[in-house]
This record gives sequence, C-alpha cells and structure tokens, in this order.
Amino acid sequence: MRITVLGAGSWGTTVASVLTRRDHESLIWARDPAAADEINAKHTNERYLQGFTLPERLRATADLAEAAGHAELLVVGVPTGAFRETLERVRPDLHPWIPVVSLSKGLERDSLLRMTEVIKEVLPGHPAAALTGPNLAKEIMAGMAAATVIATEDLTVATEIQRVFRRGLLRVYTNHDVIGCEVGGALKNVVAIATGIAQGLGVGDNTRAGVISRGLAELTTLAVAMGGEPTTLAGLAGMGDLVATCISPHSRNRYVGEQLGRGRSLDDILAEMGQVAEGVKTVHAAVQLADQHGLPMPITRTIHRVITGDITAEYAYDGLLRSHPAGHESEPG
Ligand SMILES: NC(=O)C1=CN([C@@H]2O[C@H](COP(=O)(O)OP(=O)(O)OC[C@H]3O[C@@H](n4cnc5c(N)ncnc54)[C@H](OP(=O)(O)O)[C@@H]3O)[C@@H](O)[C@H]2O)C=CC1
Ligand SMILES: O=C(CO)COP(=O)(O)O
Repeated sequence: MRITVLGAGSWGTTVASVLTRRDHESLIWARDPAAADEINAKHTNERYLQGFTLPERLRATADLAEAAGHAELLVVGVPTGAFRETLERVRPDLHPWIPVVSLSKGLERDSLLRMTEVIKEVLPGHPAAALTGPNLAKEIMAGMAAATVIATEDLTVATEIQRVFRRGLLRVYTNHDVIGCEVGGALKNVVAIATGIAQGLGVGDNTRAGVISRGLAELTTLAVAMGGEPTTLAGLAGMGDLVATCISPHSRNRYVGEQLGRGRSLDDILAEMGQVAEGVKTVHAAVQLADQHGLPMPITRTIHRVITGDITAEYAYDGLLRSHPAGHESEPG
C-alpha cells in the first residue's frame, strides 16, 4: 500500500519505518527540506532519533502536495497545534475517501476537539482513526515488543488498518471507543507532567503511584462524561499509556514535569528540549472540558496552574497531596 506519514519527528519517523519494514511504500513528509534530504541520503533522523538507522526504502519529501498525492492511507504525526492547518493544506491533493489515521495525542486548544473530530471537520468523507497506546518511539524503533490500539467507529476500517500496521513484535488491537482512546492519550500527558513534578521534587514511589492512580481516575471520569467507556481507560489507551509515560525516561511530558519540580522555568525547559510535550498545551483544553462537565479533576487543574505560572511546582505538590481533602475513592476528585 502507498502510505504517507505527515511529520518527521520521533513518532512519525518511527511509524513510517515500521510501515516500510512491513513492505508498504511509505513516504514521509518533513516540513524542513534538510530533514527530508537526510532521510533520503543518509537514512537517519539524527535530531529526533539519534543513533538509529532508518530503512533504506523509506522515502521523504518536503513537498506537501507530492506527499498528499502519494497516499492510499494518510497518517498524521504532526503536533496537535499544527494538525488542522496541515490537513487543510493537504486537502486539495488528497485522493477521495482514503482513511486518515491520527498519531497525535492531545486536544485542539480553542475548539477542545479530539484529532479524529478535526479530521472529520477538515476532511469530511474520509474515515478517521486514531493510533494510540503505550508506544514510546525509541523503544519501537529498537524493535522491542509493544501493544497499540487502532480506534475507529467502523470495525471494518479498524480491521483493515490493523492489518496494515501489524508487524513483528508490534501487537495492534482494534477498539470502537474512539472517545475513550483519544481522551486517554491526551490526558495521560497532563498526569505525566504531575508525576514528573513529584520525581523532580524528590518524593517517593508511593507518591508517584498515588498521582498515577488518581490521574487514572481523572482521565476515566472525563472520558466517560464525554461518552467514552470505562473499560477503555483500564486498557492500553488509558492505564497502559499512562504508566508508560509516567515512568519512562524517554517521555517528554514526564521530563517537563521533572524539570519544573527542580525549579526551572517552563520557557527554559521547552527551549532546551526542541520536541513537543503535548500535555503543556492540552491542559488548557482539559480544564475547560472539566468545567463544562462539572468535574473536580484536581490534578489537571493544579498542573494548569503550574503551567500558567500561577503557582510553583513545589506549592502544587502540597496542594495535591496535603491540602485537598480526600473523599471516597470511587468518586472523582
Ligand atoms: N514520540 C513518541 O514516543 C510518541 C508521540 N506521539 C504523539 O505524536 C505526535 C508527534 O510527536 P513526536 O513525533 O514525538 O514530536 P517531535 O517533537 O519528535 O516532532 C515533531 C514533528 O512535527 C513537526 N512540526 C512541528 N510543528 C509543525 C508545524 N507547525 N507544521 C508542520 N510540522 C510541524 C516537526 O518539524 P520540525 O523538525 O521542522 O520542527 C517534527 O517533524 C504528538 O502528538 C505526540 O503526543 C504518540 C505516541 C508516541
Ligand atoms: O505518547 C507517548 C508514549 O505512548 C510519548 O510520550 P511523550 O510525548 O511524553 O514522550
């Protein structure tokens, strides 16, 4: 199959490599021509996947119209802030009806939409799916076993995409609960910032486990309020991805939290990283959704106050685990 992956960051490049090794004709779009040249000539992407060799047959282009015209399946791996604009730019050159798969984990800032909702708005008529789960790019590049979920309402489409992605030690499950899968993927990044803060402050594993567990309660409550199913949040797209992101040294969201916990400013951390940490932006939308649904979501709200500079990470820690009165465990908050 001819597959185009938009975005040559760590995840887009990894997914394009997996698909190439699965014998698909993959073309990756990089907005930076130098990045496309590097992939074509050296089979590397040193900025995002240092030390890895990409498959020789993976081709790259900086020409968005060429990338769009190539696709029998479109995979979108640009950050959520660039998602809508990128789809608008490919629309004129896209073949009709081809499925579009989002790799991006976050919510659109002003509309509060999930990425498959953005696909449906910008590209009506194209089946929209999300690929999500505990999938740290560098581990998948290294060929380590992993499980992932392809979420779309139409199970025929889901099964077809599952077949396209399945390779080696990558186990691909299907799920019809797109809301649960996308909300889990978006919100776990916010909880990873909170866990990172705890780590940066030097607190213990009990504390981190407490934040992860109550974080799971928050993302489950929000997803269910939005129409998702609780079992989804207990699975790969919820608990699985939450645990991977909260404990992994590879996670950029956890890293942002850790550095905040050490007292650094957000601007400094983001400038030094040069990679996306989606939780930093998604937390704004998450708080608005919590308000709309009348949910307490104390971890999300506290991280929002840290990100906006209203409180320090140290103060947030006190607020999360000491001042906030605990209720019944089955209740949100
Ligand atoms: N990395 C991972 O392990 C995983 C990431 N994801 C999700 O995938 C999405 C992409 O993440 P990831 O690949 O890691 O991000 P990276 O930070 O590694 O790379 C971002 C990529 O997007 C490009 N980009 C940035 N802004 C724009 C823009 N305005 N227009 C077009 N392209 C742009 C960058 O180009 P340039 O280099 O020119 O700036 C770069 O190629 C995120 O939503 C993330 O949550 C999901 C699962 C795993
Ligand atoms: O989504 C991810 C793993 O599933 C990657 O997390 P980070 O964006 O925090 O690196």
